[in-house]
Amino acid sequence: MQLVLASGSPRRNELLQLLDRPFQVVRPQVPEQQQSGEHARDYVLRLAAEKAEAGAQLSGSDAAVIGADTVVVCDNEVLEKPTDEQDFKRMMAKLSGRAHQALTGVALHHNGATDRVLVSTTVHFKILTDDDISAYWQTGEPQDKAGGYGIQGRAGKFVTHIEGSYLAVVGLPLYETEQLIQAAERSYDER
Ligand SMILES: Cc1cn([C@H]2C[C@H](O)[C@@H](COP(=O)(O)OP(=O)(O)OP(=O)(O)O)O2)c(=O)[nH]c1=O
Repeated sequence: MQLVLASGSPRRNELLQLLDRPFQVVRPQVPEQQQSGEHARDYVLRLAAEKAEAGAQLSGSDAAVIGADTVVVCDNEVLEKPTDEQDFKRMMAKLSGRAHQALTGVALHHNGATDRVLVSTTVHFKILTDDDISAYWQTGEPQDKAGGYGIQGRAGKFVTHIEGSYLAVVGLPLYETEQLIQAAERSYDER
């Protein structure tokens, strides 16, 4: 079974390499816009599936195509990538000293269908000072990350503990991704 990663995320590329399966990469552009009344869980699963399906169109083969999406949710508000420093500071003020959820949806499009899995991880932040927040923006890490932080980078020192999957917070949970791939392999074998 040929495998394609539909993602421009360097984290997802590095993580998928750890499954030791060859894969190609395509970078579909899928608009990320939550619909009114759409639950955060439905939203990340929809985006993951849209990325996988757009990736399948780009790759033009009958390969199995992986798409994923990560958002941070706090007080029912979905936090995506910060649009600017002010937006980032608002996000950090919200996340400071409490818990939030990092949701990652993973989708695998194969044989004309799209399988999906959602992984929710609770992330606890220490109380952030104004200096923490200003210094973190200057590192350049927050700009391309959901919720404005990367647990794998300098925001690691903000995280007191997590409940769930560290790799899902970073962008691609490997256990669940491997399960999706193995199920797809079985369905190709049965054809
Ligand atoms: C919360 C968190 C997110 N992130 C990243 C993972 C994703 O790359 C990004 C969330 O944005 P996404 O829209 O999920 O992904 P992306 O635009 O980077 O890549 P693509 O859609 O092409 O697959 O935030 C971290 O790297 N560390 C973290 O701790």
